[in-house]
Amino acid sequence: MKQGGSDAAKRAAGESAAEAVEDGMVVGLGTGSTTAHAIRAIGRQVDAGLDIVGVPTSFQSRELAREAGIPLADLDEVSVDLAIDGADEVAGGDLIKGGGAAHAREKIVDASADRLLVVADPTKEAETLSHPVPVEVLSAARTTVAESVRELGGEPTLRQAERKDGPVVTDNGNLVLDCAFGDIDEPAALGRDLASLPGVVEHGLFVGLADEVHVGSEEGVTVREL
Ligand SMILES: O=C(CO)[C@H](O)[C@H](O)COP(=O)(O)O
Repeated sequence: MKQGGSDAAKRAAGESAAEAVEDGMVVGLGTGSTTAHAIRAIGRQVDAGLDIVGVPTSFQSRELAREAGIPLADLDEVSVDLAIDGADEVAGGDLIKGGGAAHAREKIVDASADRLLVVADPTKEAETLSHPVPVEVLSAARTTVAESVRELGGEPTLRQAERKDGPVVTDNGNLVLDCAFGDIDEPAALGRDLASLPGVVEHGLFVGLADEVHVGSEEGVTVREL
């Protein structure tokens, strides 16, 4: 399901966003292979004396941040100055996230941040959002939500685990429906419709949250301010 840009491109984007981290900041740490480069770069800055606190968005980002030596806090203890996060698709400033099934906690942290920097490689850029939208659901709601998604014009697929029999189970103990809608012309309206369904924990449409997009390539980084 994940699209793959080169690791060099992801690294360029992640390291570019990490340069925005300043002494004293509380930094939201997103999830995924591109953000992992930002977390490692922030870890190197911490080694060199930078005084920051990280707020992880998943089991994966917590483990990576620990390995990188970044002091951590929970969101109920701090307020986030800057968040750095990846995306599965970026159109203008709107995103589809959740390829790593971490979008519920990512959205809480990213939405609370004063600034959200998105890190991506060129394969993630699109004119119009059309990637399947990950929808985290309570297990008991998976068939009713799937039916409602069909009524909204989408085609839901229960995400299957790769090295476990059965479905992906999120860090929150829930399931994920990947919902294909084709071109999404009105992401805010679709997001509201999905959020209103009983049993939906969170969907992967991040509309109007990003402040900057750092797109890495093997030649360098383009930073787009929104
Ligand atoms: O939303 C996410 C996890 O839920 C990730 O940020 C998104 O899937 C991008 O990951 P990667 O940088 O590995 O392509």
